[in-house]
Amino acid sequence: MNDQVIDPVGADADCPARGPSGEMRVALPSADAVTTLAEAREAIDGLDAALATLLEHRTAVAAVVQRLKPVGGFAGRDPERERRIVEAMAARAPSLGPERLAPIVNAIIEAGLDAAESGR
Ligand SMILES: C=C(O[C@@H]1C=C(C(=O)O)C=C[C@H]1O)C(=O)O
Repeated sequence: MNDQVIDPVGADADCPARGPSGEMRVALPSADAVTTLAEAREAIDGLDAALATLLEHRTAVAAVVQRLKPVGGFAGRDPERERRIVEAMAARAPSLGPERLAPIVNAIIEAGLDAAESGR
């Protein structure tokens, strides 16, 4: 796990800190520093809040992509682009690797396409 904290001031479990230009700052707790169940759950809640915020923004941007592509939505899926996304994420998440990340990325992409097609 990354032993890194990006400006934890202002970040809490329910609301990742937002910078003035819309960037998100999130505490990245070191697994070594987490020793109790309560601390572990607090750390996970903060990470999940950041993930949810990122997913909400990703969904909005993916919907724009669907409108810009010649064929959008599920009909316009691009397996090669999706494979490259998995590979790029695996480079940043080596403990998961491409095999474990692929179904996660697929679920994220399908949820985004469903949200875009249904107008949310
Ligand atoms: C967003 C695109 O459309 C689809 C959705 C993707 C996504 O949500 O990341 C990726 C590839 C496509 O299947 C794209 O082509 O870039």
